[in-house]
Amino acid sequence: MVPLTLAEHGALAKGLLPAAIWDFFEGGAGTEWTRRANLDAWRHHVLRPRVLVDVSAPDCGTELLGARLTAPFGVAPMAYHRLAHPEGECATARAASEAGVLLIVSIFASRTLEQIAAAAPGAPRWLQLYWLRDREALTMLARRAEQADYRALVLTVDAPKVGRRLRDLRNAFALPADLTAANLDPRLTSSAGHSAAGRSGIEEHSRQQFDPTVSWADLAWLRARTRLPLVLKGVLTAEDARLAVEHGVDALIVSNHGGRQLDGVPPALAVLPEVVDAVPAECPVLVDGGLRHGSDLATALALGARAALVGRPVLWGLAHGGADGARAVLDLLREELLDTMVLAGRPTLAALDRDALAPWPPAAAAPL
Ligand SMILES: Cc1cc2nc3c(=O)[nH]c(=O)nc-3n(C[C@H](O)[C@H](O)[C@H](O)COP(=O)(O)O)c2cc1C
Ligand SMILES: O=C(O)C(=O)c1ccccc1
Repeated sequence: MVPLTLAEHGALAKGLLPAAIWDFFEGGAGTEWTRRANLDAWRHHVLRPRVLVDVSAPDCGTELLGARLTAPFGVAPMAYHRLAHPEGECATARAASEAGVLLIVSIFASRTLEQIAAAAPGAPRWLQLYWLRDREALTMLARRAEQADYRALVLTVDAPKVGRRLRDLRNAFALPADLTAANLDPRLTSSAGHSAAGRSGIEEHSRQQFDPTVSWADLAWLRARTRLPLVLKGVLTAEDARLAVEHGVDALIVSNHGGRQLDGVPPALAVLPEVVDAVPAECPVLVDGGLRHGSDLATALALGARAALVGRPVLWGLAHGGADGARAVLDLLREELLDTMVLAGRPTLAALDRDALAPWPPAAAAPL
């Protein structure tokens, strides 16, 4: 079966992956209300198509922090791609490069920053960091990222600790013995191979490493150690968006971490407009969570996102088809976006503005 939708890529992956790995990829925190709300959020908007517009040459190419992209999206940072495929992040890097989209590499990547860079020379990629207790390790990662031609650092700020993911606790999820975080001291994550019943290896190894004391004042410390632009991931309020801009952050990612951190927060799409309105136009705002079709991407752009990120579907493609599978997922999203732009009579990104959307269901008419 050739998958025609992202959901079909998911079905292929589910049939192949061990259940505990599928659950680690798919799962959210707590009741998974937020994870489900992410998937549902897109259905609260409908497109307002325009007709009799020349749509013969739709164009979704864009530029983001100086990098040219064939479409306004990228791969969200996700830990341990080798859980999906032996080539891990190297395969994902090839896929993103061939598709012409951004790759954000997780600090918990299972291939080294240098291997990933060598797999796709010249392609746009950013490195995502968590604030580790070991600041020497953070400094080294920032330096290696610069040397290996990563173009920005993304600090994820919604994870002072890992959320309570019941699927992983029930499965006593642990990394396979041959898999560690390739860019950190291997002793830190190899202990994750021995999780006890009712505990999660991921939760345990990250609890030892994450520094929950980090606050706004610390951003200057990181800034002083790199010349790369700094992006914050995991902002969900206008207040924090304004603070980020005041602290010199170069871009924001509105995200609830795919529903994997605080259960009960709104889908990122629902708070995207308040964040966009809170920051100056020069500060790009990205969004992620539950994007499963090119028309979802159109919705995110119309609500003011400069680009969006896609997470789990890339792991689905990787799991069933390696680099080719991940590439198929990314190409499908771009094709669906272009299709949406053509059929909606909005063949440029500029035409995907707030007039392109209406709320659904429509606001009730005022009583007579
Ligand atoms: C398996 C998995 C691992 C993840 N690892 C990280 C990570 O290391 N760093 C991070 O900032 N976000 C991480 N995330 C969150 C993603 O970057 C992203 O916010 C989320 O998956 C987007 O939602 P989607 O999967 O519904 O597209 C992870 C998500 C998944 C599914
Ligand atoms: O960030 C995550 O969602 C995640 O799964 C993770 C993986 C490794 C360490 C910490 C968090």
